[in-house]
Amino acid sequence: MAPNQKPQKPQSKRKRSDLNWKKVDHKFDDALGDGWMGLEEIEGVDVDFHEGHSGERIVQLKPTSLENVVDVPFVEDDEPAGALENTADDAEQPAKKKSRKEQIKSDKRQAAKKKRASAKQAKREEAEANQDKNKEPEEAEEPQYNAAVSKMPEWSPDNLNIAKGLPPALLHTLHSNSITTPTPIQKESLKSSLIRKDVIGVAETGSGKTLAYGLPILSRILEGEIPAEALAALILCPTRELALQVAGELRKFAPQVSHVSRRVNIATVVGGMSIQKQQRQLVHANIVVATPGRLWEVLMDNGTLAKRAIRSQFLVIDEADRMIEAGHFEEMDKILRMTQRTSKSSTAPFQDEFESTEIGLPEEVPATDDMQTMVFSATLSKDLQQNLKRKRKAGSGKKQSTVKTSLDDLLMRLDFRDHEPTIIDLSPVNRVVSTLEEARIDCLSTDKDLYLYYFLLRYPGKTLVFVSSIDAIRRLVPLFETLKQHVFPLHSGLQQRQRLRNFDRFKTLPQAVMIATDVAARGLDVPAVDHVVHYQVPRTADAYIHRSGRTARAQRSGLAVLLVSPEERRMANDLLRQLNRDTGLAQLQIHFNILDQLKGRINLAKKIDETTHKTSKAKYDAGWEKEAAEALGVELDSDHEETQYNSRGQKKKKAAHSHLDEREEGTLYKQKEELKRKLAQPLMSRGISSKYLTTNESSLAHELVHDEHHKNILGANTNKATNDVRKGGKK
Ligand SMILES: Nc1ncnc2c1ncn2[C@@H]1O[C@H](COP(=O)(O)OP(=O)(O)OP(=O)(O)O)[C@@H](O)[C@H]1O
Repeated sequence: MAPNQKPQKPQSKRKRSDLNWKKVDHKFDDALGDGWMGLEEIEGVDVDFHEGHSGERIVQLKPTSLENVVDVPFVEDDEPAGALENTADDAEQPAKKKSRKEQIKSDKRQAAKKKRASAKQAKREEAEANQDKNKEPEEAEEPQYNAAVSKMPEWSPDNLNIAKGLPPALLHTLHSNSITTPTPIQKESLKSSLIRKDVIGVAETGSGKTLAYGLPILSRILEGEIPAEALAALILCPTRELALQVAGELRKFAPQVSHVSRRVNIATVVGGMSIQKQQRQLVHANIVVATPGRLWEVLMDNGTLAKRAIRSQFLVIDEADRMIEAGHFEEMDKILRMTQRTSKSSTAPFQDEFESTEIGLPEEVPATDDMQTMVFSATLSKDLQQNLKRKRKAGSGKKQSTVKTSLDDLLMRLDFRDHEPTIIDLSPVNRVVSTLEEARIDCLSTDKDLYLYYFLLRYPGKTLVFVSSIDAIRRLVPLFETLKQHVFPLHSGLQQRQRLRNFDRFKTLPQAVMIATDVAARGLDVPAVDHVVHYQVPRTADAYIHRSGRTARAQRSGLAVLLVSPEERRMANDLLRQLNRDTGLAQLQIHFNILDQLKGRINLAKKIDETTHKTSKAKYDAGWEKEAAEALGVELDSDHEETQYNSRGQKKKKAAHSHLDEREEGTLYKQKEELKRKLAQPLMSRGISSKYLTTNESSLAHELVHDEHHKNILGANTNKATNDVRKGGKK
């Protein structure tokens, strides 16, 4: 059949007769019933299968005794395959007679060959189709791309003061994500990183440091400059959430390109998630974003990755000061030693580690001279320049005895390939972003819950509350749940799945509260966080800066509130000194009459929580006793129930706990009903009357009609919290 010809219904009668069909007689003819016409066989014909233009299956019969080759469209169970049609095109077949066996073999070979060819063709077609879909902007969307670039002169090489700017495809994705102007840290660091210099960058929270180190990495991949045997980048982060976020941010900006060697494949390697899945992702990854613990575990198991990591073109340490906190990340140290060049120490520094494992990393894998190191944080010591100079003077062989600060320690452990890394310190004098408003609330430590509740009701929005222990979260979350707040915990004691779910829900809900430990203090980017509350005074200025930095990101406004109890005053003063706040922090205005109304609610909620805790503990203990008795095969008699021993062997009273449960449960029910009533009562701002709506100072009727009233407090204005910070500094 001619290539462009549509398959036609075979003219079976005419051609069929040209072949030497023979009737086959067999004993089953009668048994096969009325529909059965008979069976014929033919010899001297090669049978070949291939796919037609419209996907139909073609049976090609090549009579070895005839010069003609015939194509028969084959539609399964629809048309008979014995019909033949002459074609002129494929006529050249040697008229050699084959034995039956040879013929079957040859048929099979031919069929396999055709199958391979058609699979190849399908792949080619798919690749072509994909090429069209993912065409780089400069090929596929020339005008659109040019428009994007012309709208972003700030990203031009001239403006960045460099010879060659970012690849067009990358500019395109920046534009489509509305990143039209580089932030100061991006501008400064690109000048050096794009010409392959090492960079140490310090800039305020939320200033775009992720892209500051991400763009040169993406750029190098897109330019096709990454050797096949190397990773493009190894990025280390202190927390799992941050690693996942960084990977997400890079994916968002990674352009889709058709060149396989220029594609960006990012793998995250973090604890608490399936290691097998991460191993699979690593096969194709050219960027690995990881927390040190899990990464080290994976490296010990995956020699190929270890070799690629050693030759990584970029090593990035995000939140660097956190990563090197004393005893924080043992594995971090090992990973850093792995990426050091052997010349830095007499033997390959990581070799001992690998020898004890099965992967047997060959000694001849040297760390690359090309590795570019980038170190970023919002809080790196101001003595940075000095420390680096000291390090350079000390030379690479200098012992660690000269190490004085953790930063020195980091610099000693990092093997900067660049003799003079570029240091960019853009941290603001105040150490926090200018769009951040700060305030304090002085209160008794026993009243902190009350003030927090007041704050959450008075200023609805997205609030992140930092506490210094997991226990505090375990107490506060049920309390605020009882008070019907959308509250989510985040701490290292939670399962990773729960951590991610909570973080995600906090991110997506327009109004929510997250109560977290420092797990959430660094790097997490939730753009719409309105407030950060420091439930306790943070121990260090750095902790305060990072925690506060979860709000007021990317030029938005935000408020950080510090709750200070009398016992914490000295600590707070120290903190403010470190932060150069000579005038102290302004007080947040409190509407005390609302506070009074909240006292009843919070006291009741606390009672409910206590009772709930007691009853669930009693139930748990009862369950424990029953289980222990069952395990021992003994029955609990009434005497036994009078006095029991807990798992530590301490004697405890268990007299008639079932009666106690009933009593407690009754109390609990009553308390819950009462709280329900209290929560249903509206809160009133001072001087507000719910009976005479129009007589109030602020015309409550007007506010209600126009839907301008405060969501939780009648008669209160809807000011943002930042407007209620008493100006004038010191209280
Ligand atoms: N040039 C830019 N223009 C506008 N927005 C940007 C720009 N660069 C980054 N952003 C956005 O700013 C937000 C903060 O960025 P990022 O998380 O990188 O800050 P960061 O400096 O690393 O903060 P932290 O110190 O808290 O880790 C992100 O949502 C990011 O997408």
